[in-house]
Amino acid sequence: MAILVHAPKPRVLIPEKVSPDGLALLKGQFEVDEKKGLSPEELKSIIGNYEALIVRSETKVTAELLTAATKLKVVARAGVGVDNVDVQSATKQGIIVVNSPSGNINAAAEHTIALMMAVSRNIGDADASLKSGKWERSRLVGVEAKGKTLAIVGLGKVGLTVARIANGFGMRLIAYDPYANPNLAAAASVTLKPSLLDILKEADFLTLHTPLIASTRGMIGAAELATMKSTARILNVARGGMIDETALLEALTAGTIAGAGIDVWTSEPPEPESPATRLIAHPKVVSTPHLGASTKEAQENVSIDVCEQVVSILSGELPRSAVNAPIILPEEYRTLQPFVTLVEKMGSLYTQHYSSHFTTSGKTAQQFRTTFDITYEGSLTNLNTTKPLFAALVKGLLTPFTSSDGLNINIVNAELLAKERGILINESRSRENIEDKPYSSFVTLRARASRSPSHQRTGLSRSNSPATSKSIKPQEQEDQVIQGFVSANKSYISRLDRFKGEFVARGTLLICRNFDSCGKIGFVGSVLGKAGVNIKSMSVAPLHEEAEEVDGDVEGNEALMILGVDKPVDESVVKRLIGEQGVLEANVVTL
Ligand SMILES: NC(=O)c1ccc[n+]([C@@H]2O[C@H](COP(=O)([O-])OP(=O)(O)OC[C@H]3O[C@@H](n4cnc5c(N)ncnc54)[C@H](O)[C@@H]3O)[C@@H](O)[C@H]2O)c1
Ligand SMILES: O=C(O)[C@H](O)COP(=O)(O)O
Repeated sequence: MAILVHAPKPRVLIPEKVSPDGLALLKGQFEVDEKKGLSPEELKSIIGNYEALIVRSETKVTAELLTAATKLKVVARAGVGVDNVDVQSATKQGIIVVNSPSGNINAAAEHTIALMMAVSRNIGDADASLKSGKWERSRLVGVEAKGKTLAIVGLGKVGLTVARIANGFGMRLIAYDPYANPNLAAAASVTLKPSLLDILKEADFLTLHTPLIASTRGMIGAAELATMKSTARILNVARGGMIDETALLEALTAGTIAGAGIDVWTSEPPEPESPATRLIAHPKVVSTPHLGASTKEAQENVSIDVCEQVVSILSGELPRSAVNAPIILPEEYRTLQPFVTLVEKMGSLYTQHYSSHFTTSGKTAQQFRTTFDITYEGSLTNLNTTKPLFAALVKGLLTPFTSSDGLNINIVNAELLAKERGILINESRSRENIEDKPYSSFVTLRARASRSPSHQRTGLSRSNSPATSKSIKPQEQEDQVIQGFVSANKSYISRLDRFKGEFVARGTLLICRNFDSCGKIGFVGSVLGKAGVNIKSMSVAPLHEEAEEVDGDVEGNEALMILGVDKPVDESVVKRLIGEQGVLEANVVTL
């Protein structure tokens, strides 16, 4: 009776309220646990069971939490700001951090406008007054937005959307953002100013729309507030921590600032008796509990956006908006994906094939070479980025060594890991015409040999082949070459070392180097058959033309035999092949 063992489904943890629209994409293919109200300790104690974590702004994804996240592949922020995620620690661990850069822009912008209108027309105060049975028309006279100056700090996605809406109110728009796109600013009728001070002194309304980063933390303090008009009103729908809450409280109380509309707080929820709590209680403040993104539409958008990315990452694909990995356009990603698979297999083949194999003189182990040249030819030369291919190569090279310690190698940490291990990878693109080739793009991986100056050879020589008894010192070894291509989404190897022939890079492969004469296949087949190993595919790779030219007849009698087998082949079986019937070398790789 056959027993089917299903691999456990990857697990996704959601410790905050995330819209079900995206979660529906996860359920079925993953085990989805929605666990709200976890303490940091409780979260740390269970995070090791999960491959994905989806958070909003409440969960603090700290370095300490990430050290316990041994299986985690992705932290998905269902929103924009990632200031609650230790992105640097995630990067070191190869954990991809994704967000939803545009899902809640409109919600945040509309909320800013709502606060601006509420502050300018005393909506909160008036509502409370009326609810308490009063009728205070003369105390609650407001100001209009029309004709006033709106000063925007941070003219990114939210800042620009606020500008466009405010333009419709007939406001004058100025902004400070050293990295703003001047064309977008001009198109939104915004005048960019060179410094923060320039906009502070002109502002009737000041609105903040930058991320919380070192340069924006505490950017509006007592000194900045002192430069503003006493009639100015301040809006913050970006992040707490950008405004000094104590300084704002003092300015409002002193009457040097007229009002504030605040959605975000230095500590959320604010600590009792803190400046934030006193701001909330202040009559000139309209406050909301971080509601900028809290619309049905925005929550649907961000949930779908990040859940789609979680699906991609857990399926081994690239996300579209990773915070700690290069952005790859979907159409570019489609071109890259099959080559990512190919290059990873080439790296893995390199490590498995060259690190050790059985020869007539026993098991030989070679030192891992650390300088690699990888060349992309054909349509791959048009790519904007080859980072995923670089990462795939590092993963392929290192995974056969490291899989046991669970090292997560990906586009996020590949460069760092390669550097740490002293692996140098030179990437190049060759625009040579490949019209004569049967495939549109291919990749060549060359592991560079260390050459002594006295041994500058131009061609290829045979390796330490027992067939010719030629003993070659390590510094005289030739480069090790693997070439591959993709056809119908399958990875093929077209050259391995001095041999040229096509085989599919998939499954367990027995690779034998042997004399190119009759009877080898029958012999190997019968040894494998006796060991209960079934041959599923077979390819033969004769010498590469250059190798033939260099070594002529001497090498003309060698070939590689690549057999796809249905199970791992025992060392004892591999040893039985060597030295018999002209089999010179053999090893087993799994791709
Ligand atoms: N309250 C909410 O619910 C809510 C919702 C959405 C976004 N946000 C916050 O709003 C922020 C902005 O969102 P976005 O989508 O517009 O981001 P964005 O990246 O599109 O824009 C941020 C802008 O800030 C500018 N900037 C960075 N440092 C600056 C500095 N020191 N001085 C001036 N400008 C600076 C950048 O150049 C950029 O143009 C987010 O980081 C997030 O923290 C809050
Ligand atoms: O950065 C964001 O996207 C907003 O601050 C929204 O945060 P939230 O998801 O906790 O509402």
